[in-house]
Amino acid sequence: MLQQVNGQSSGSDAHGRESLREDLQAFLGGEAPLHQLDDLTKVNPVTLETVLRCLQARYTADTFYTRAGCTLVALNPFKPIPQLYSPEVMQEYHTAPQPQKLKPHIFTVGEQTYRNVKSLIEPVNQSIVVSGESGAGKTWTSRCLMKFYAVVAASPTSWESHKIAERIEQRILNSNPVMEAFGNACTLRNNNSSRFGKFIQLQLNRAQQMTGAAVQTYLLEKTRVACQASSERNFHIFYQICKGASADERLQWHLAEGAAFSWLPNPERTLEEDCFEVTREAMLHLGIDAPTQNNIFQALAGLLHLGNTRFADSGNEAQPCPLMDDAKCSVRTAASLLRLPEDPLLETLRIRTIRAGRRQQVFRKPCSRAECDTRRDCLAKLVYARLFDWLVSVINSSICADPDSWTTFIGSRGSPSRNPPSEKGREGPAQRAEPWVYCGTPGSSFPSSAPVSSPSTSVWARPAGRVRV
Ligand SMILES: Nc1ncnc2c1ncn2[C@@H]1O[C@H](COP(=O)(O)OP(=O)(O)OP(=O)(O)O)[C@@H](O)[C@H]1O
Repeated sequence: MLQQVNGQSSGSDAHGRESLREDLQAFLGGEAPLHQLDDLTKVNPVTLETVLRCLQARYTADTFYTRAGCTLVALNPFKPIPQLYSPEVMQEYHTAPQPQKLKPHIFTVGEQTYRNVKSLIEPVNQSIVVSGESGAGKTWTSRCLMKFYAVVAASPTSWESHKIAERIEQRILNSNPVMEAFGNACTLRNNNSSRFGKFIQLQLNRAQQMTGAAVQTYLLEKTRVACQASSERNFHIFYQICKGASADERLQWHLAEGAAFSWLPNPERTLEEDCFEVTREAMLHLGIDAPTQNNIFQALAGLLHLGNTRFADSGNEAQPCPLMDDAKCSVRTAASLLRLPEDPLLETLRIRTIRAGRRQQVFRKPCSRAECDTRRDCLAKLVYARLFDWLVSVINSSICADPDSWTTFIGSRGSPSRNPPSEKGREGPAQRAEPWVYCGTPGSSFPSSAPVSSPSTSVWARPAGRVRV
């Protein structure tokens, strides 16, 4: 037990530290090259320095996966490495008698999970948790897993089974541009940061072949619609409609070229994610036809105009807050684009209805200016969240299998990354409690207290209640 006496370390403390330092030097100066250590549980002594030095050595040697007991740690290489994910590598891990004896890889987790479903007499569902901070590579890792299962969870002899697995993979991949346009945004850490969590369920039949899939989303950062940190952006789709609309659509959606919207910060930045055509095309593939798309984009333009609605102080509690002069046109346009009557919309934003007493009498109380702003923001968040949920339901209707056709599933859960709350009104829940392993790419300096943040991803696979990999 370490003891601190009057600000001085006790003798046993000092001795402990000295011996730790010696162990540390012995380990770091040891004969075995650090990059060959493929399991962090073999690091001895386990300190932040030894773990990071080991990962750093592996990173320098272009080795991006490391085990940490039952968890796989994935470092983001920040460069394409196609040979690491080739069909040959997939086959190697799929056909290996003991994949855990091969080099650590995301396919080890994929294969072990798949074997867990197969090997049990009473099949047990498996889930893979992919966690890490923003930009660590969670989305990338989940995609790798999807591709892996599309290959291995299809019968090698049945052409039909192959086609089904391919079709599901294709549809999930097709849904990506839509999910990313509506659910991703440019943040300080990642130009294409997912601002929602996603659970993908791959549904398997008794022969462990993929028959369908389902997507569940959670924790969409809907506050971003109405409030963005400085130097960050709103969801991509808003920029896409403003930059990619045709002249006719601009007229119809009241999006004049160069128009300023307060919920559209940093529009001058052009990203490859701003491609409106790709989103439209992907929506068509999902069965969202052109008139429905038009309704969606019109509603989104309505939200942008709603964001320009500004209220002034009323000066009299009994009177609703007046609109600022330049906001009158905005609220009218917002109402028409959202297909809402203007007066009830204004009333909803400015007047609170309270029911009180035994007879549930109705009172109407004018809101303060701050309350009007909050109500406006809430309306926008609600509309956006409903739209997002609807898109997910459309995606599911095209990939879900008949409930009788599958018996088990492999789930992949990507935790949403959240920045700490930096501004008033911003949603900023920390990462949810997950099993974590933290590590970093070379050059990261970590705070001394856990959790340590770094561009790394950890992957857990677990069946019902037990860690398997
Ligand atoms: N294994 C990898 N190989 C090559 N590039 C990668 C790999 N993992 C991540 N990247 C790169 O890092 C970028 C960020 O990764 P990704 O979008 O998956 O992060 P994320 O953890 O999902 O971030 P967020 O939580 O912000 O959505 C990717 O666009 C890709 O360029």
